[in-house]
Amino acid sequence: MATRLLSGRVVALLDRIGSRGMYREPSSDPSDPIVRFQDVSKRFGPVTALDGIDCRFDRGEIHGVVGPNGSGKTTLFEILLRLRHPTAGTVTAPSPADIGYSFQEPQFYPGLTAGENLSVFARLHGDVDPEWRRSVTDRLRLDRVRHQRAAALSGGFRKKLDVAIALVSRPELLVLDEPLAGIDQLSRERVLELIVEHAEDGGTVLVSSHDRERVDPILDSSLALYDGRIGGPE
Ligand SMILES: Nc1ncnc2c1ncn2[C@@H]1O[C@H](COP(=O)(O)OP(=O)(O)OP(=O)(O)O)[C@@H](O)[C@H]1O
Repeated sequence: MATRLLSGRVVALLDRIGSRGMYREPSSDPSDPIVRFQDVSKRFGPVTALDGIDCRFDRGEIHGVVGPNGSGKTTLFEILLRLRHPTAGTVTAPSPADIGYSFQEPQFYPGLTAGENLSVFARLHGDVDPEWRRSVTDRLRLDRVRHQRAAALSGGFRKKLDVAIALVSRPELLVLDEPLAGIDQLSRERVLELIVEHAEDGGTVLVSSHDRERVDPILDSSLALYDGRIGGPE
């Protein structure tokens, strides 16, 4: 997390210049949404990545964010994590410290082993239930690579380690951008099981995936993006 989050912060700071977007913390009322976008837009120079997005994500549910390549899913997640600043609009979201995430770029420390990475991230978030940690590592079969440096892991194991890091601290909000990309069939089923269990335990999940067949059955709601707007092609 640290390196990516830090360089992300620098990008977000630069991004802020000339941006009118604002952030708010969610209220403590459990019936209020944990995340809300109100008329949020994001422009990268001439490119409009998000255009007047209005949406809410309720607590304890699994929300899909779907859409073709380039529709704005990653940008929406990056704004949520304050890695990018909205050009306009208001975003209600918990502090990044309370969000577990796995994006397309891994967050782990490449020089540490898989086991060390899990311990470091678990410690960063305070008390981690050892049963849950064991359950996550067993099901993703991370035990067999715990002594390997993260940088030397195969693509599939890197992805699984990154997802495990996001899940291990049971964050109130979990944001997973393509968590099934590049992992084998059994591991895909295991990741989906873990997502469902996290939501059953009261956590909120936002997930994007091109593997609609597998992910759609576990979703409570779905936000479809197309060309930076809500909805499908005209
Ligand atoms: N840093 C950036 N600079 C310029 N344009 C960007 C930047 N990041 C994203 N974009 C543009 O914003 C739009 C939305 O991109 P985004 O990565 O959010 O889409 P996505 O739905 O996550 O796509 P994919 O399914 O391919 O991951 C695209 O047109 C993309 O080229």
